[in-house]
Amino acid sequence: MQTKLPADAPIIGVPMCVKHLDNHNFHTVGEKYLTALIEAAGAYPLSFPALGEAIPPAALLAHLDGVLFTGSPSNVAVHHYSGAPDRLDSPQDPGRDAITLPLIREALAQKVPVLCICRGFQELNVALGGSLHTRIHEQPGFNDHRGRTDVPFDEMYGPAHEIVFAPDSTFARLIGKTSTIVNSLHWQGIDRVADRLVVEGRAPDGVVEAVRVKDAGFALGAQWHPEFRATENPDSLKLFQAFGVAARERAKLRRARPPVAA
Ligand SMILES: N[C@@H](CCC(=O)NCCCC(=O)O)C(=O)O
Repeated sequence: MQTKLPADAPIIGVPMCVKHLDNHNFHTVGEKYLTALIEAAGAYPLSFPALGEAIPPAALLAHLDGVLFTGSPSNVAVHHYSGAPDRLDSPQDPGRDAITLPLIREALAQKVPVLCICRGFQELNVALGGSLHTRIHEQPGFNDHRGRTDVPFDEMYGPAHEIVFAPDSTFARLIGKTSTIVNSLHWQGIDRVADRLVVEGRAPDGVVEAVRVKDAGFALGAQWHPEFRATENPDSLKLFQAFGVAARERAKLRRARPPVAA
């Protein structure tokens, strides 16, 4: 990777996920999120472990200029919202749920810039009181939005369907058009939209794909994966560049006001 950021580039937090390997818990994060922040947003990623309540949101946010809530194969536990039971083999990550859901609420309260992708998009809706479909492809009228596992990685994250954005949406303003073609790798999706969310884009079958948080500064959610080769996709690049601009603004304010010891 060639990008060399200035020392005062903003710092964007990235939650990790728990993987169980050889009887140990490992905390991991997908590399494409990290490289998208550096190369497209012009920010340093700072990953933090999925250790739930052990890391209070306010303590974490005192050191961050934004948070990127990433995708993950695991699902938000249904007990966090009133929804139909999830499939028995649904991958779960309670440590991630325990840190991201309150962190989203605190970040929005402090107007810390957030970009929420795939699982992060679903966490945003649940954190604000919405609910999820656990298996979209089994819902009448919805297409299958799951990623294919029998194709090469680049094809897995390749173009899957169109999204149409509302003409007055933030997404349309940022990318300069009202539609784009995106990838799709999700079983789950928004059912009841949280009151604080504005639906800004939908897939052709009506699945909610893009949301904005009302009155919250830069606070966007994408059900697709703009981090995948972000610098090679003009629409993804514009989204991450806007995220970086918002984080730089916060960095100026944060550095002018060092955190007060609790
Ligand atoms: N588990 C949820 C969210 C799916 C998701 O985030 N997929 C991407 C996982 C790998 C990556 O980070 O690219 C669902 O199935 O809806």
